[in-house]
Amino acid sequence: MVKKRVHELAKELDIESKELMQKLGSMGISVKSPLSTLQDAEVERVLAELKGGNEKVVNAKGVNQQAKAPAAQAQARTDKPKEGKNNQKKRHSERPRHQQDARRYDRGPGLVDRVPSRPPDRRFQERPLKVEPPQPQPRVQAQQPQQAQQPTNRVQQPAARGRTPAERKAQAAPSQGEAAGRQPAKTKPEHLKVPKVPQEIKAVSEKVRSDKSRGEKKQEKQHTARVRDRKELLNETLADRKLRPLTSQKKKTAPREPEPKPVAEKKPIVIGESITVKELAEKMKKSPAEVIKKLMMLGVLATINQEIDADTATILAQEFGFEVEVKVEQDVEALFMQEPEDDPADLQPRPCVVTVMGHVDHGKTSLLDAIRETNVTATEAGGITQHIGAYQVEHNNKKITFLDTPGHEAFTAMRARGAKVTDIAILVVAADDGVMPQTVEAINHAKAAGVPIIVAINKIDRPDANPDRVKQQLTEYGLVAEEWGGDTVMVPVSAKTRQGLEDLLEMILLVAEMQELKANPNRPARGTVIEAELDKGRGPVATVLVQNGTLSVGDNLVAGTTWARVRAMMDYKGRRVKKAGPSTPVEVLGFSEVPHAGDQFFVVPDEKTARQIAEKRASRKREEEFKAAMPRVSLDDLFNQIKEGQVKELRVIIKADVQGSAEALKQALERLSTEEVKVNIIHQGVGAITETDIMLASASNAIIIGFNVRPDVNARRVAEKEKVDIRLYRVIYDAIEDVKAAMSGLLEPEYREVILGRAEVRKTFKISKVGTIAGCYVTDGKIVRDAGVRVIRDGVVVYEGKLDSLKRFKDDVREVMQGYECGLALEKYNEIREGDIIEAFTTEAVKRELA
Ligand SMILES: Nc1nc2c(ncn2[C@@H]2O[C@H](COP(=O)(O)OP(=O)(O)OP(=O)(O)O)[C@@H](O)[C@H]2O)c(=O)[nH]1
Repeated sequence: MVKKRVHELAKELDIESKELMQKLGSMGISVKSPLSTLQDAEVERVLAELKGGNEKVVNAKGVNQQAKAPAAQAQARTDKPKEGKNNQKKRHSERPRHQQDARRYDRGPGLVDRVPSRPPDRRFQERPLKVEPPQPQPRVQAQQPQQAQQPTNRVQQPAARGRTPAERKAQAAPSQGEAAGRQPAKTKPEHLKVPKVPQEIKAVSEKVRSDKSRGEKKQEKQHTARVRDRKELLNETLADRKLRPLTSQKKKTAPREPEPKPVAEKKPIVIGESITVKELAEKMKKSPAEVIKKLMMLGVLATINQEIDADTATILAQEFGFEVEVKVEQDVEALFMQEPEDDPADLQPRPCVVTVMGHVDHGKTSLLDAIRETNVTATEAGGITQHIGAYQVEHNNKKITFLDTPGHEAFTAMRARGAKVTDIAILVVAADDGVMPQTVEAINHAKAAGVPIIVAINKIDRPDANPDRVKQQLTEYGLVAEEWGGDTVMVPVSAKTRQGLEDLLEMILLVAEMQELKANPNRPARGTVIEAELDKGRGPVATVLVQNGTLSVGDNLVAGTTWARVRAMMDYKGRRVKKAGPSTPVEVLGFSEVPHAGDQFFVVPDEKTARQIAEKRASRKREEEFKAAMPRVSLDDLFNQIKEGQVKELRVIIKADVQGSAEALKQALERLSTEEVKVNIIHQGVGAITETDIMLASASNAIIIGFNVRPDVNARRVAEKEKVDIRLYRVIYDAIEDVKAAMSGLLEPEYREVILGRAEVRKTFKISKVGTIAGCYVTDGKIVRDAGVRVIRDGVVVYEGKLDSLKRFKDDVREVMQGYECGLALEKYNEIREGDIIEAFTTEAVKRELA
């Protein structure tokens, strides 16, 4: 026999987990929760004891009310109201202390954290539509008459509860009709595997439907169990805090209290996976304050705009006497966006995708041209690469896909959109010209993307070619040739004489082989738009790279805010193709609009879905753009805005390292109020500037003044997006002067601080005579040797100054890019600690603007 969990066994026996747990308790088998497992012997014991008893319970429930029910179950039920609060309490306290503690700590340390986070897979699950309302009377009394009237099997009840009236009707109909109606549902899941698109979507909906009917009962039970669990937990918390327990528990123990209004009279509240406190209050026609108060009594601290999850909302609504229906809107976009995991058995080797990068005129196009044995350079306007071309070549019976980029823009743009298309970067360096600025840029991009680099030292046919000098120069950027003891493959080539091309292709295949590149051709395609344009004759045309799956003519796809029904596909030679497998670049016709280079695409089952997702994305984008275009108050422009009457009040949020400074700043700023403009401090606080501060500033069109504190990474990102003006100061006087100057139109910022990057201190080493060395990891941007740096600890600036040294391994370096480790020491500061953030910054001149 397989080990069973309590709730599984309860389900088998068609009794509630709680009942079974009580039974187990009476049998001397201790279980913690419905999720606890039972040993085989224990299961057998329970079955032996309960099988007979269970039948009686079922009888007692409906079929034969008269039947005597001396079985333990019935006894347990009748015992329940007597048990009362004290006994329940006792049960809790009887539980070994460490178990109680463990349970508590499992749920997290803080009050809010006690609300267990939702399991990740719940996102796409159908949720039960209704939750059993709290019984106004003790259970036994409430259930018996109901059961007497409704002798149906209990198993059907939850399912029926969660359905629409139409469905309920359908269920009530004779089984013949039902069987006829369900037939296709039974055959559908097999189609899930069929790649044919329209059937796929049917399969998805069928699956949802069948999952629903199968899972409804289970899910409802789970939800109810979760809610019950949550209540128990909260009560434990409340007991700890000597607060009043939940009313539903109280109801059980104090039946004489006036009964709450019958729940059924109120319309159930329909909520999603989560709901804000405010929305929930509105739905219940209660004031937010009442709701927040009740939440606090439940041990959850939440603000008016905070989201609470469906379980918490259910308990809360029950407290107010409401039923809750949880309806999860299926997010179609998210459903298709998620990359399905491939079974390793389905994976097949795919060609590697190579990007050719390098300085202008170092011969990228010529090299590709030579490799392809065609002549693209001649057709390019002015001999300069006009767009990304994507080509495939075959060498030793293996394909290689080449992307030809204009400079590095496409690479950067694609990376900014999160697309990773390249497996190997070929860095073209002209042997007669050496390493140039765009060469360095290309190295940095490739490194940041974690793509292996193969250097093609081109133009070696030139008399002034000096490959060794190129190798020498490249060592400065961490690229050391294999023959010099490094691990970078460097191949001398000439696009003109075709010398070394075979070697280059050989090396590409070798490096690719090490990466074991694989994909699953037997699934709907996804990939990236490499380039796109509006062709006068053909409409929007995009070159896409299929990265996984197979793209077929007739497929419907979404790319960014556009969609397409693939009308026709051309390969790199302009030949029409019907299918394109992994690592294949194809030109696609049939887009609704011109997509952007770097947009990722994925195939969806039908045109309607494609259009829906694209339109939803487009409207979201429009909203964001609209928000960004709204005039934002900023100190730079304050005077003009005051003059134009746009600003009558300067709203300020103050964040400081200590309360005293915040208070001092507040008072000083408020004193600056004039007749035309009032300075209003809408919020002040201590600690780092957070996303919440930015959102508050954004919503109330305020500026943020930070004194000795910094915005955290999220806050910085959101501030940029929301265009919130953040001013950071280390001297209170400067802050006041700036605001004063801005109000009188005299503020003319000459310098603006630019953050170059941030690194996290992972380890510190104390070295005598040198001081403390911090082993860091650059988390974003770069750390530059000559830049200013500040040390931020818990959002507070604890040091500002210069770097004393910056090293990679043992070498002094000028800068260290994101994703790399480095060692650094600070000038006259040795108190650096693990976990500190090092921020590198520079100040740059800003053009004065005359008002
Ligand atoms: N002698 C010699 N000339 C070369 C070689 N490769 C390229 N060239 C010349 O260098 C010039 C620039 O070559 P392109 O291939 O256009 O260089 P690119 O890097 O693609 O330039 P952009 O498209 O502007 O970024 C052309 O005049 C080529 O004829 C080579 O191996 N030997």
